[in-house]
Amino acid sequence: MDARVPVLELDDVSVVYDSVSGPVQAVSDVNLKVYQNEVVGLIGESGSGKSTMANAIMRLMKNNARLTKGTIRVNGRDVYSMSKKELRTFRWSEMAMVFQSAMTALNPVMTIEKQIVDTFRSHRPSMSYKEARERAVDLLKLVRIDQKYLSSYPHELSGGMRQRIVIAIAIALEPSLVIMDEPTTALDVVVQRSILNQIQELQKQRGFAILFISHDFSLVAEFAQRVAIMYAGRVVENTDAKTLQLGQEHHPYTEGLLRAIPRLTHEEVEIQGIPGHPPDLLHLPKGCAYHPRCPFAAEACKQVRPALHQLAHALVECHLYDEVKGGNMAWPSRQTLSKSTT
Ligand SMILES: Nc1ncnc2c1ncn2[C@@H]1O[C@H](COP(=O)(O)OP(=O)(O)OP(=O)(O)O)[C@@H](O)[C@H]1O
Repeated sequence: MDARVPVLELDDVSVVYDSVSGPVQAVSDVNLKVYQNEVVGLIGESGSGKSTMANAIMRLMKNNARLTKGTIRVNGRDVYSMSKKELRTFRWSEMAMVFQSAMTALNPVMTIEKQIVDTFRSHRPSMSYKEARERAVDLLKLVRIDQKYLSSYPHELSGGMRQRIVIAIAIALEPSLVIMDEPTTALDVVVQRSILNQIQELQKQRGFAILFISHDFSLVAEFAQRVAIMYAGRVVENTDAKTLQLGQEHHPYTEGLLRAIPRLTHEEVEIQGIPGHPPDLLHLPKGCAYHPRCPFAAEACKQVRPALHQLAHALVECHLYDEVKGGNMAWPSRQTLSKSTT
């Protein structure tokens, strides 16, 4: 039995956007767990449904989005069966989110002090202003920002400082889960690195779980213990980050992503992009959505949605790993796959 305690549990989650052209199937049948103390990366190309999933977890979906299927539980509580009042208390104190842009997360006309103090006092009404301010000073210390900046407005700070403050506010109420949606994308590489190091330190100190969303494969592989790979709204692979290398058993899409990033080792593998484009979510292809781009696609991939297979280090949704190869379908063999990955 798995003794780890799940902080986040997604069971068969589907999210649809209503649009004038029809329903956009942004997230389909996603199953994912994040355990206490764990950092799970969520990666995928632009438009694969990462932010939609994050917003769905926080129950902060856009007006035209609907959870059409499944359940989302945080600390065992079904996020969608709470009343609005319960949700207001639950959000930020048990689950928090760091958005891509700090500028949109912070209020431009409020000082940093007021924003942090308000966060504390709206969730802990009995806390005095003085006590909340002391907590704000501690939080700034935690993200290594001098307390003199408490009286500043967001526009007076650098992008890196603003993002540090957003992170400080996200962890202020000590949530068990922090969702980070491309938290460093808008920053230059040096600041990005320093903030990531800091997130890592804070995570170790405070023990919250992180769902870390990014399209930067190498960054996620380094930062997370486990990685979920999204394609066209589905988690097509859930893998141990340590085994994210070519030559291991993966989904062909994961292999495509691995081939598309420069190697940090001396290994000589030609960098190749994935041919084609992600599918239109209004008209998803039949069978496996990746089949039009997959070098191993067989007839069955065009017809039947693949089942999830438990491999040594990963859960993979792909026909390549079907044990029983049915009827007259022409299945690619594992040998073909390993030949092309070495
Ligand atoms: N309000 C909306 N109405 C209709 N479709 C939408 C809406 N918001 C997003 N979508 C569509 O849902 C799909 C998933 O979008 P989402 O933003 O979740 O992807 P993503 O993986 O986070 O992309 P990125 O990395 O670019 O942020 C996309 O096809 C997008 O066009």
